[in-house]
Amino acid sequence: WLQSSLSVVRSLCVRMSNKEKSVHVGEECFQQHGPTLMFSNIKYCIQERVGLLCKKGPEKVILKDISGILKPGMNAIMGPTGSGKTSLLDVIAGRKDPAGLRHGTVFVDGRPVTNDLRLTSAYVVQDDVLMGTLSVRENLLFSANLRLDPKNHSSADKQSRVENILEELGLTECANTKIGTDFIRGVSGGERKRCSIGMELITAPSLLFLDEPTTGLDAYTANCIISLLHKLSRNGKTVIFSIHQPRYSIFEQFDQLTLMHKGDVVYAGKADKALEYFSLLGYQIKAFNNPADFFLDIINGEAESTLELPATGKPHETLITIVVCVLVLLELICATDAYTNVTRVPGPRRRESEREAVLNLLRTPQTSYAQWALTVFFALLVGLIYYQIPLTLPEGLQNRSGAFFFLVINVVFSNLGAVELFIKERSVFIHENANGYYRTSVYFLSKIGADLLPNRIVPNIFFSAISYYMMGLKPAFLSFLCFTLTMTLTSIGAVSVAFMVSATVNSLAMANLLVALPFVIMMVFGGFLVNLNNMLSWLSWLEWISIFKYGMNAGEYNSFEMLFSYLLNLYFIPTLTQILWETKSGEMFLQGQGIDYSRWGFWQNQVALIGISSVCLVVAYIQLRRIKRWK
Ligand SMILES: Nc1ncnc2c1ncn2[C@@H]1O[C@H](COP(=O)(O)OP(=O)(O)OP(=O)(O)O)[C@@H](O)[C@H]1O
Repeated sequence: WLQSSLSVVRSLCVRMSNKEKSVHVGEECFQQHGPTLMFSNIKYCIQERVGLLCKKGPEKVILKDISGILKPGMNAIMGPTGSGKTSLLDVIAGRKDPAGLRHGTVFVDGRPVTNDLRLTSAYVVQDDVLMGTLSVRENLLFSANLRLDPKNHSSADKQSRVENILEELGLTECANTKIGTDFIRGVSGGERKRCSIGMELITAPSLLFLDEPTTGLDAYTANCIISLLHKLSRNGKTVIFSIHQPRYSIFEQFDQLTLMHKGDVVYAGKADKALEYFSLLGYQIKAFNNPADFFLDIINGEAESTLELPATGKPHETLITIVVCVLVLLELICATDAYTNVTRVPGPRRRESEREAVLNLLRTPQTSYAQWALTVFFALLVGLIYYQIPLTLPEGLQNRSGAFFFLVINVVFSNLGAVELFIKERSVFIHENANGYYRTSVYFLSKIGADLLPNRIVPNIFFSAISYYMMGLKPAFLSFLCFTLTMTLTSIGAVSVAFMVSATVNSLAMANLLVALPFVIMMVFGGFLVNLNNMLSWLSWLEWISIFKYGMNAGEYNSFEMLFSYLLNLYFIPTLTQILWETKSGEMFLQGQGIDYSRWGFWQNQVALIGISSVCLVVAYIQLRRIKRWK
């Protein structure tokens, strides 16, 4: 223990004596200094859940009282998988749920940070969250429009910022190329990552956090990204990132290195001194070995020390803590007031950003083509099956009620795809909402608006027009309008149920299951498959929440009732037989079904459909608000 302690103290002395020299060497290449970030005694715990009922289990400590300094330049947090790199990054960047933080403080240039570090710093997540249908330039403009205050930044200013970032990140050539989606081939992985970084640089932050920026990139592209970060770090940005196993050309660009193992800091200091430090502890690197691999071998216990280390490792840990504390103290003493230089992003401009968010989100095309094709196909199918329904009994009545059941099934089940809406873009929403791009209400309304009009309302008008006139229902235009309204409200009711499920769960498989179940129950209690008058009383309440019931009742009422027959006479002069048939037989049929035979009997169904839709949409909004922004 004494030997290893002496080695560490010696290493500290070497580092301290080199400090002056390295600062000067460093200063030569730094054109501007970023802020210094310190974290002290961070302890972070996760409440584990056990069993099917997710009962509270034991608390798991994932960061164990750790401290360190992250200086202007390139700060790498390295360690094997599960060592706590991302957790540390998230805690110091203010992205991790504060409920798990037992104690510890983060300082930026000597001042304890508050919650608004999230708005003053930039955080690039591991999985790029970009809008695939927009080009690189449009994505950057999107970020600029939402995050820069129009009082201080004119459109020309925003445009010039975007152009500067494109230039700085080497994205000029692909500026007009779309990012790409599952269906569109877009920019390369490296360009994507650079665009993600650019989105965050728009506010000119001086603290830049990145979660594993090289993951998923080939060696050359990874090197380019790190070189880019290195360049940024020389221009007044403190770059802090987690990284898994960098190759040597990447490792040599690090200024500071924090090595982690099982939630503990094993080494925190200059990257180029780490080898020296471990050699003092008896670990010798083999020729041609990559230092980054060597450090991971040490952490994983695959490298052997020539010195006998304490079995528990505790004295060593204590010493490391003392060393880190001394460094923290020294830094605190030397800390400049540079934090005032941290660019504070103005709070997101509510009204402006809302307008921009709506506009930009509306520009994201939905997968409407399939919806439209499906709508026309089913309209033609219904039209052909029930082509010109006769007025003779009993087929006239049977076909009409069968047709409405089939119509409502089509309208309801064609909305199953809507469960994707809030699941597919959940990570984008969490990232943008946490970074203050827009409020939840803005996101919700723009997504709903962008979906309802092109995917539900307009296709339903076509669906109604094709099927209605092919089936040969009442030719009165007002009757057709009532039919279209019924089908549209039925569709909105069904899609609202899908939105509610979509905002509640985060797995598509689960969502499909949860949305199909209520639809099937609603179908059974719709009144076509079972006569609702003879139903078990304790089950019969389910009919009141059945979209099928309201859709079919309103449709049948509209088809059989003579409410508009005077208009029918007025405009279309139908045959007397038709009027008589539709009023007499229809009346009897409606009575048999227990459908209210009054004017309110028609409108109460529309009110009920609006009610169901409103409740589901409100619940969907509440569920969206409840989504955890924290990691
Ligand atoms: N929200 C959470 N819920 C449960 N466990 C968590 C949570 N966050 C972190 N952990 C656990 O904490 C430990 C550290 O996780 P973390 O993601 O920080 O590791 P990492 O070093 O970044 O790993 P990787 O390189 O695989 O991303 C892991 O064991 C992980 O399972």
